Amino acid sequence: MFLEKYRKARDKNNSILVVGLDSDIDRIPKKFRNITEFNEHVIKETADLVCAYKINIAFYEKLGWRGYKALEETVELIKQDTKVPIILDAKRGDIGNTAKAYAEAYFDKLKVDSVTVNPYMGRDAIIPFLEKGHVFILLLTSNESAHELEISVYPRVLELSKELERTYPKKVGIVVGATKEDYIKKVSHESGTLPWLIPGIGTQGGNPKILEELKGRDILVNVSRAIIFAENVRNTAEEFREILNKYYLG
Ligand SMILES: O=c1ccn([C@@H]2O[C@H](COP(=O)(O)O)[C@@H](O)[C@H]2O)c(=O)[nH]1
Repeated sequence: MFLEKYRKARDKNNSILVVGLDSDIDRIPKKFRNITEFNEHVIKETADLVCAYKINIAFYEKLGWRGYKALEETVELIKQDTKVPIILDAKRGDIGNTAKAYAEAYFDKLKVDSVTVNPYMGRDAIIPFLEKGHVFILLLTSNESAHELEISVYPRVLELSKELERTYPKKVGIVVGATKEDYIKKVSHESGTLPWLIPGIGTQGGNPKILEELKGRDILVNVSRAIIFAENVRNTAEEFREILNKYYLG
């Protein structure tokens, strides 16, 4: 179960940090021959510093079958070497039978622990994932254009998320961007016990101070580029872990 795995890793590693394996081939240092080698290095350097890994599928799909091979190898490496859960950031959302095919691919074949889903098409685009595993539902994303649509529908998405959580206990979380500072307090009051996946700290400039509003919650804070492409991956991950803990626990 995703939630148990996350809590165990969080408590063992004293960390709410998620390292995002956005392993863009165009940015990987030349000394690594491929994505798998690069990820192996990042995982070795950070496995005792994180509560989860998040793999953004885009950076693998862009390489076709070679990318998919790297994705499978990366999941395998994390499972072999750590007990840390894996979130696949795929942001899927489609009609029921298609959603079921995605869920089979990610939970049955790839065997990740959680998948990000897009709620725009409603519950039948989400339920096939819940039948097999854990999801994080996009609520308020970190990008600038989030205000175009999400700002008006997010209260309804939050209601739907809580409703699904009642039917599928411990299987639902929400994605809230750290850049959405003005909404954190309000959403925190309204989101019950739903765990939060929080991207946007690091390269996107989100303020870790928001974590002061989230003490005691199950939260997972993702940092991708700022860690994996840093000169010293381990030191940088350690620094982020400490900064996040300062606000979340302090
Ligand atoms: O609202 C969202 C949802 C997902 N993401 C993803 O998180 C990482 C962020 O990467 P950084 O390098 O730390 O900026 C990336 O995979 C995004 O697709 C997000 O940023 N915002």
